[in-house]
Amino acid sequence: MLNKIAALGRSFGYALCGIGHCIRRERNFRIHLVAAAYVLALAAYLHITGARLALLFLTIGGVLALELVNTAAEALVDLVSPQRRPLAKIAKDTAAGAVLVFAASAAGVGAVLLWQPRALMTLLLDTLASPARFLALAASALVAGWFVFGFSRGDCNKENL
Ligand SMILES: Nc1ncnc2c1ncn2[C@@H]1O[C@H](COP(=O)(O)OP(=O)(O)OP(=O)(O)O)[C@@H](O)[C@H]1O
Repeated sequence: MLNKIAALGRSFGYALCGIGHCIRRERNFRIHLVAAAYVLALAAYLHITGARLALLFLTIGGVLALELVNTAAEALVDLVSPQRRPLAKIAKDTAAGAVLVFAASAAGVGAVLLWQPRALMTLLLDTLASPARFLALAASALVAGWFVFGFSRGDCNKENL
């Protein structure tokens, strides 16, 4: 029984390691994370709840999960075909295309769920009118930019790369 629990814990650990790899090494994954953070902050500001919030979570999870699968496909292609081959190109390009299609539809879902022109205009005007809010937003944009473009760390599977 304890062995099985330990094996379950290990399998979660491997999954987290895969997610950690994407955070450290995949810029596009970090872009999706930052977009998700801003979308969720906006959803909180707009008091989005219930089924609409659930749909938002599902959509964000779908994009991130697909990006993980895309990274897995890229790693497999690099493993089996280090040389440039037409089939390898098809595999990489179609996997990337799948992420693009889902991300575009996720943007559409987000726009529909968060489209509240009056509240958004109030947020914009309040932010422009309040130096503290404006500075907080600018600081968050700087941190987001550093996270997306400057954040790159070692890997828990370093010996395999
Ligand atoms: N082994 C290969 N054979 C043929 N074309 C390839 C191969 N590897 C990459 N390519 C082409 O080069 C493009 C970029 O591939 P690359 O491996 O540099 O980046 P990526 O891993 O697909 O994307 P990113 O690292 O930005 O997430 C691919 O989409 C594909 O069109």
